Amino acid sequence: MTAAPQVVVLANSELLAAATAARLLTSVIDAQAARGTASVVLTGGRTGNAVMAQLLASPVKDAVDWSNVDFYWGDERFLPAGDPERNETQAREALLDHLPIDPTRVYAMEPSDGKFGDDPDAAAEAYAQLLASKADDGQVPVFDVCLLGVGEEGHTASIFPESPAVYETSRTVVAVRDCPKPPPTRVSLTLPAIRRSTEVWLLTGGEAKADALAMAFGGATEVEIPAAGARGQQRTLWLLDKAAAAKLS
Ligand SMILES: O=C(O)[C@H](O)[C@@H](O)[C@H](O)[C@H](O)COP(=O)(O)O
Repeated sequence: MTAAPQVVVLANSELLAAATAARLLTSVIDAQAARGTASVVLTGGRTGNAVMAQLLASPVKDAVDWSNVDFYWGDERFLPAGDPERNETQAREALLDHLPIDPTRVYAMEPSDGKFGDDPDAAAEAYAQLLASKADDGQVPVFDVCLLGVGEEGHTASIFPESPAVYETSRTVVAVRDCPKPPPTRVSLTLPAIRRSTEVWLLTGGEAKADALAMAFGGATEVEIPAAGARGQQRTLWLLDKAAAAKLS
């Protein structure tokens, strides 16, 4: 059973990023207090990057044992290693390179010039196998917090409306081609994988997202608005700014 969505609206995008960073720090601290470790799924996009920048700027970050955090990605742009457009590159620059993390616990999706070359299907299968190797159920780890951005047409991770990925019910990671949002080729968790998370947080700011949010909260299916299908086992939290929430009743 996944949790019904909760909504928190912040005054502006800066406050959205800062409040999300503060919430994430507390969640990681709580997870480590309870289990000695924590696992976080990072997201690409401007909002996700802003959260990472705010987290790095927070003095509370020093309350986290960063060597005891597992970092995953919800999706990746299938580009060469180090490409500035890769979510991994941006996360390392914004946050990971500046924290005392355990580099063996940062699980990036393969680049297009990696061990599988320009084969996104092989990269997706490899990530699925990695997740399975870390999972109690042999499928997907129970992520403490899965951070997700939301696109203007309702995509999340690299799961786009009416795309093959949104219909996926068994695989945990898939290659995605011909994405409307460049670059066209990506690797993405699927909704079943995302729904293994304890908590799913959807970070959504800006008026351009208002229509997608109105549809998500107006009964749209996950095929129409994939973000509407991203739910956590215990909590689904939409973290919005006022502009994105403008069309919610
Ligand atoms: O690789 C990506 O681009 C992200 O994973 C994608 O899902 C992003 O989070 C949304 O498109 C929102 O992006 P913004 O926060 O920049 O609007």
